[in-house]
Amino acid sequence: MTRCAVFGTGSWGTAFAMILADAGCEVVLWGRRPELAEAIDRTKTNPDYLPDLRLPDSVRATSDPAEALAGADFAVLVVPSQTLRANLAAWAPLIEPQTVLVSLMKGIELGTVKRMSEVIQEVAGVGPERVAVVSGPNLAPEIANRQPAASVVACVDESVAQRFQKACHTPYFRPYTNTDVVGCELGGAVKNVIGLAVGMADGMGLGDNTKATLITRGLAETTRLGLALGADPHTFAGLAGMGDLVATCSSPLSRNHTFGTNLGRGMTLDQTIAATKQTAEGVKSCESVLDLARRTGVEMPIVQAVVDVVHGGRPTQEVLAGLMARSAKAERR
Ligand SMILES: NC(=O)c1ccc[n+]([C@@H]2O[C@H](COP(=O)([O-])OP(=O)(O)OC[C@H]3O[C@@H](n4cnc5c(N)ncnc54)[C@H](O)[C@@H]3O)[C@@H](O)[C@H]2O)c1
Ligand SMILES: O=P(O)(O)OC[C@H](O)CO
Repeated sequence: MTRCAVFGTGSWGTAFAMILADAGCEVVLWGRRPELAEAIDRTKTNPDYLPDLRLPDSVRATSDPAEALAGADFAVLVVPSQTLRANLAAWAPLIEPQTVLVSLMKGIELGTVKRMSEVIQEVAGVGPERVAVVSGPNLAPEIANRQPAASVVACVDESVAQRFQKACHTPYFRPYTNTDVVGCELGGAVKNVIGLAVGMADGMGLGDNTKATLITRGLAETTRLGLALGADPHTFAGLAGMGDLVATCSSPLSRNHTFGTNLGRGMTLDQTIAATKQTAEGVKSCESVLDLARRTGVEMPIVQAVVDVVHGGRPTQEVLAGLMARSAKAERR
């Protein structure tokens, strides 16, 4: 039987543990708080993140990383992106040679501007053929209800992606494989930033033309960055690109979208942070994505606008007016 360790008992880690168990895997969830891990192990529910979900009996939970990793075919990493490096440094010595590391995270590391798969390779000392990523339109509360959804499993070694595809394929969760790790990770990280921008437009009371414009031009920015970094442009028309962008930018379940909506309604940054109980990756990754774009020589005006609001304290109205005042240009340049 395929054995999976899932590191992170937040909403996506918990929902993904359910997927893996439904697909027939033996699953051990690792949580950093012993009392929560013990409660999940005993009650098969996660009261803090998805209280209505009853996990399959085959899901166990522990706060001991060695116990989670023993004999694991896959170690699924799903902690907030900016905490990955420090967490993985502690787990790395416990990872066995057969274990493939799978990132479910959608962020870019601040300072290094590395994608999560790059951080994993560096910290765990493994090659790219032992690292896969999963990215797509996967809002955890919908998945926890076993609503149909699809996603992408990407690895430079397609046979590894196929092995994990099989490990997480269920009647309600349909994973596709891809070898474009760069494109899939950029799609996931940048859509959070565009989700913030669309949320702001929603909060300002703006309509569908404005939101469609932000989504489409947001995808154009993402594709531009991806091309400069060696991604396949087709990836951005797929589930990890447009698919995830549409889900995030249209759903009130998206934490990034909701964060933007609160700012657009006029809440201050501090009020918005206080109202946000879960991880809205775009709040930090907007800065690292902009940093990556600058280092790559790529223009990302919507990402810049989000940084100006979230970290520069500029009013949303003023920043939107600035975007509209940019000089006229051809659509495809
Ligand atoms: N929730 C979703 O719908 C969803 C879907 C796809 C991808 N993701 C991605 O998955 C990643 C995790 O998101 P989530 O939704 O599970 O977040 P969450 O906010 O629901 O949970 C975060 C988890 O990380 C833990 N955590 C916080 N700080 C930590 C630290 N310093 N060290 C270790 N653990 C820490 C929390 O206790 C919690 O268990 C993000 O990159 C997110 O973009 C989320
Ligand atoms: O809630 P968000 O904004 O982190 O989005 C969750 C998923 O990434 C949607 O695919």
